[in-house]
Amino acid sequence: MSSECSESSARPIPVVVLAGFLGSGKTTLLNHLLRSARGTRIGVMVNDFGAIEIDAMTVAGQVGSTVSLGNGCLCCAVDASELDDYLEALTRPSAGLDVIVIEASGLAEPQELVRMVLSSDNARIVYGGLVQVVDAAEYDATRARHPETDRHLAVADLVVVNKADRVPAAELGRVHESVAALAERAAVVDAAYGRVDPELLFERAAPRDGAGEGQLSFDDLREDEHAAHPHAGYDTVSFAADLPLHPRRLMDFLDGRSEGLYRIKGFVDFGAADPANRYAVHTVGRFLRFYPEPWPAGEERRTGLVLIGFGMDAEGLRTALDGCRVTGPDDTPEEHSMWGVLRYVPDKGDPEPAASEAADAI
Ligand SMILES: Nc1nc2c(ncn2[C@@H]2O[C@H](COP(=O)(O)OP(=O)(O)OP(=O)(O)O)[C@@H](O)[C@H]2O)c(=O)[nH]1
Repeated sequence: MSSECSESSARPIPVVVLAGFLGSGKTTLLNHLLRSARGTRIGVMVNDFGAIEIDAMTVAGQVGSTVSLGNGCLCCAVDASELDDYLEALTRPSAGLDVIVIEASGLAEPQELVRMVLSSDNARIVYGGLVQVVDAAEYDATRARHPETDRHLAVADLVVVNKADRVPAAELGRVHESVAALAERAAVVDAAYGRVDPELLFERAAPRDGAGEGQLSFDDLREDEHAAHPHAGYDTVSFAADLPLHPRRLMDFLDGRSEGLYRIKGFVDFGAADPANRYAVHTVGRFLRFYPEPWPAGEERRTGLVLIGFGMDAEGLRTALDGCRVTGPDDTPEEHSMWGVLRYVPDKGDPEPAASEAADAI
């Protein structure tokens, strides 16, 4: 097994909650994710999986997994009270999943599901954000009939304004603006038939051993929807630094991260503040976690981050991150400077120490 593989299996599995009003296009989006997964193994939980294309799941390599659920398939019909049991089954190392998506039924309160994920005592998961799907054509009618829609949007991390094909451009723009105003810090992206870039929801898995050796997978042969809908409207900024980052200044940067900065992923070198470990960092919307892990033997000590967002000021972000670097011996982090970072490190026995805090914010 390559070090990449063993590393990724040790990393917590993001659990993404997918919500939206009845008929807004959640299942369509999920099918799109499954189809364009390209080797990323997605576990799915839905209340009713009748509408999921089992064919797409087979293509994505989901069916026939070693996880044994009642229905023999990773896609499971869940009752909220069973959530923990299913998470337990889906996160067994033998399942080899990279991400889990829970589709809330159209009537469910997404906050409830998010709370349940955050308060789960499953040490192998990390909350991966709340994605809310909106039907652009039914937006006004849905809000009028269901005032709670506004509340649901306010707690989302990513809002997909779906059915863009069903409304004129000007109308789509109006809905987008209205959603963006209600959705506070969420990233808002327009889509038709749920075709969003999967990278917005989760990181694609690194190729596994034995994968991609000569033979094209069924996935590869499918229409490349990813290429057909390139990165609609969002930007990616990469940042690398050979000098360690100052923990307090990085926390200031993260605390003040702008609304459009939707995801950050990568590794941080805190230098003398913790010479033994590198810190995997993971943000989605307002959610932030650090995962310290020993530096792999022989690996160069450096920071590498990828920032994904909408309407970001790339130069401004790079400058701000440059400013987080430790500049020399006179700039040694003070004794307690790691405390701010350690607040976001899950405990081994209690995977989400800040869960109640995060849930309160929802
Ligand atoms: N025109 C158009 N139709 C869409 C789009 N996305 C989904 N649909 C259709 O809208 C209907 C509802 O889509 P679903 O994906 O089942 O919606 P859902 O949110 O999962 O529905 P529930 O499970 O009932 O809450 C289906 O007939 C889809 O084919 C889109 O972007 N444009």
